Amino acid sequence: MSFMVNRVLIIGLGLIGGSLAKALKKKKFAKIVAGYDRNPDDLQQGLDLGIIDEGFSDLAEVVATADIVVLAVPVKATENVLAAIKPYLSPATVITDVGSTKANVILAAQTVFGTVPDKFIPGHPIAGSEKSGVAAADENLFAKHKIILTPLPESDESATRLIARMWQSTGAEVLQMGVERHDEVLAATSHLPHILAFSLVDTLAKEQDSREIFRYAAGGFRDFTRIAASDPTMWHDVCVANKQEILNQIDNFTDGLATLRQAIVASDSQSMLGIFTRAKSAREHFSKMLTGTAYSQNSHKSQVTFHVHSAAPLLGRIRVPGDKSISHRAVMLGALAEGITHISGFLESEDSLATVQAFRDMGVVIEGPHQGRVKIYGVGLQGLYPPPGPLYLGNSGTSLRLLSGLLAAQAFDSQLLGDNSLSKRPMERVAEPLRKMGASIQTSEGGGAPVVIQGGQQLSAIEYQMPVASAQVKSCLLLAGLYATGQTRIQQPAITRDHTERMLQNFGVQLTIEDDAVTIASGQVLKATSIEIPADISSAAFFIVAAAINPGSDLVIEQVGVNPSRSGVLKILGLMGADLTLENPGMLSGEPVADIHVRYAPLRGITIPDELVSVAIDEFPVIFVAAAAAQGVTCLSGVSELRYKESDRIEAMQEGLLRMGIDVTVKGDNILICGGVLQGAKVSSYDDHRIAMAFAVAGTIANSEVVIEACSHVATSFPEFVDVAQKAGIRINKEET
Ligand SMILES: O=C(O)C1=C[C@@H](OP(=O)(O)O)[C@@H](O)[C@H](O)C1
Ligand SMILES: C=C(OP(=O)(O)O)C(=O)O
Repeated sequence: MSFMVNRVLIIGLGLIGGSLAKALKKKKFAKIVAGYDRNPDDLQQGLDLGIIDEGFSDLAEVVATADIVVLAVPVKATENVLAAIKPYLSPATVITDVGSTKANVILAAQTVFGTVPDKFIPGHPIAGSEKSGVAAADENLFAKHKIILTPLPESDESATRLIARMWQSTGAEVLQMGVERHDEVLAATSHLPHILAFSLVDTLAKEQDSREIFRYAAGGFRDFTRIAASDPTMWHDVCVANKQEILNQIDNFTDGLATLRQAIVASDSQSMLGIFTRAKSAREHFSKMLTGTAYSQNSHKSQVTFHVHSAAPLLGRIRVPGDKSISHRAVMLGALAEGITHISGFLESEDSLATVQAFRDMGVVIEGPHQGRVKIYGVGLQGLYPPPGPLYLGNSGTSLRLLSGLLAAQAFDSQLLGDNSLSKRPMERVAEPLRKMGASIQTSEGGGAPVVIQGGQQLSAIEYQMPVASAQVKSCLLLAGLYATGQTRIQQPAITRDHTERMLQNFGVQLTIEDDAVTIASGQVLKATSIEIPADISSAAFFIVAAAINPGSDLVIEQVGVNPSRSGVLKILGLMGADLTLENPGMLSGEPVADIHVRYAPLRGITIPDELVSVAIDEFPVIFVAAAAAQGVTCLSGVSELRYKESDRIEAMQEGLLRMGIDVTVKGDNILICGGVLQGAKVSSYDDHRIAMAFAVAGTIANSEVVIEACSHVATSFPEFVDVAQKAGIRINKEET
C-alpha cells in the first residue's frame, strides 16, 4: 500500500482490538501498531503473539505520538478512557471507537471535551464472535463485514476518510449513518436477538429437568442460541447503553409473539401460515440481499458464460416452464380475489418470484411455489397492507408496470424499485395515463424507476388511446380500472397479449371486449379460482427455432400456450417455410394450448408483416437468428419497442450477429438481415435473458464454438434453460465464475 500511517494505537486488546491490530499489521496500514491494555498479561500476550509491534502500560508515553487512537474498550469505559488520553492528545490525532452503541459514546465525548472533538469519528464494526480475548484475535474478522461510521455534521471530513481507509484495509465495507439510526437498527438486528438467545437459554436452564431437555436439544436450539455464549459483561453494558431502543424492540417483538400465540390458541391456520410463510420468504429474501444473490435457487449473481457447439438434430419431446406473463397475473389476481386461489404450472423464475415477494410484502399469505403449485389466500380488493419498505422488482417490467396501476389505487403510499436494467426502462407510459385517472405518481430521472406513488387518491375512469402497443400499459390500466369510479376504456393501436382480460374473466370480472379496445367497470369482486398455467411460448420459441434450423430435427414441445395474441412467432416462422404443426389442442384456464411439433425444413427470408410485430414482440431476438439462418433477406420494421426491453434488443442482436459474420443493417425503423453462414464468436447478452438464449440457438448452427457472456439473467424467465437445451440435444455448457 502506498499510503501508510505512522502509528496506530489500539487501547484495549480484546477480540476486536486484537483482531484489528493483527489485520492492520498484516495489511501494513501503519508503520507501527501499538497496543495499550490495563491488564499486563493481555499486553504481553499481544506482544508474544506478534499482534502488536509495541506494548504500553502508560498512556502518557504513547498517545501524543499516535496518528490514530482506537478505543476498543467496553462502551461503558469510553468516558474514563477519553478522560485519560485527553491531556496527551495532539490536535492532529484522530480518535475512533468500536462500541456497539453510539449515542452514549457521543455523550461520553461531550462530557469529557465539552463538545465532541471534530477528529473523533465514532465507529462500529458489525463483526464479532462468541469468543473473546486477545488470544482469539483473527486478522480476517472484518473481511467482507460492514463497519458503520457515525460522524457528526461537524466532524472533520479528512478524519472520517482516514478511519474509513483504516477499516477498508482490513477488507471491510464501510458505511455511514446517523447516530440515532445506528442505535435503532442495531437494537433490532443485533441487541434483540442476543437478548432473546440469553433469555431462552436461561429460561430453559431454570426448568427442573433442564439437563434432560438439553440432552435432546438439536440443531434448532443450537442455531438459535449460539450467541448466548457471548460475553455477559459486554451485553450488560449494551443493554444499559441502548436501553430505550432495546425496550422498543422488545415491545415490538412481544406484540408479534402475542399475535402468534393467539393464532395458536385459536387454531387459526391462516394466521399461523401467514406468519410462517412471510417470515420464511423474508428470511430468504434478506439472505439473498445480504449475499447479493437472487430469488430463485438456480440463479445467482455469479458470472455465467454459455459455451455452445453446433448441435446434433433436436429430437424427442420436451416441456418448457410455465408462462411468465400468466404467472404474474395469476398471483396478482389471486391476491386481490376473495378466497383461496390454487395455481399450477407457475413459473419459478426471478421475475415471477419478484411478484410473489411484492404481494407477501403487502401482507398476502402465499404458500409455495412448490413444483409449480402456489396457494394464495386472497385478501380482496381492499385487503392489501402497506409494504414495510420499497417493493423490489428486480428485472421485471411486467411486475413494476402492472403493480403501478394497482398501487395507484391503494390507500397507502408505495415505492417501486428495480435493477439497473429496469431502472432505465420507460415508466411514464404508465404514469401519464394513471395521472389522468387522478393518481399521484412520480417517475425518476429520465422517466424510469424508482416510481413513487402517494396512496389515498380516488381514481376516476378514463378513455385512453394507448400511443404504444403495450400489454403492460393496458393491464396496468385495467387493474387501476377495478378501483376507478366509472368505466375505464382502453384502446390499443395493435393487438397485444390479452392474458389479463382472460384471467379477469376467470375471476368473475365482467369486461366489454371489442377488436381494438377493452372496457372495465369498478365495483366488481374477484372470486378465487384455480388456474393452470400453460408452458411459455416465449421460452418454447428458442427450441422451435433451434429445431427448425438444425437438419434432421423432429421435436415436440408439450402443452404450450398458443393464444393468438402471443403466437405471432409461429406465423412468422410458417411464412419463412418452417414445418410446424399444432397437435393435441386444448384449453387451460381460458388459454388455448397445443403440443408444437417442429421438423427441420430450410427457411427463406421474408418481409415480416407489420401486424405480426406486437404478437411476437418477445420472440424477435430468436426470430433474428432464424432470419440469419434463412436463405435470402428478412426485412422488418415497426419494432422500435425492442429498444425498451431488458436491453436495446436491436442493438444487442445486431452486434452479436455481426460478430458471427451475418450482415444486419439497421436504418431508422427498418432492419434487414441477410441469411448466411454463422461463424463462431464471443458475444455478450447485455444481461438480457432473451438475447443470451437467442445466441445459444445461433450457436447450434455456427461453424465453431459460440461463447455467450453475461448469461446469469436467463433466470429471469427460464432458470432451467441449459438443462432443457441439453435434453433436446443442444451442446451447451454453463461456466460459472
Ligand atoms: O404484459 C406482459 O406480460 C408483457 C408485455 C410485453 O411488454 P410491453 O407491454 O412493454 O410490450 C412483453 O414484452 C413482456 O415480456 C411481457
Ligand atoms: C420484456 C420482457 O419482460 P418484462 O417487460 O416483464 O421485463 C421479456 O420477458 O422479454
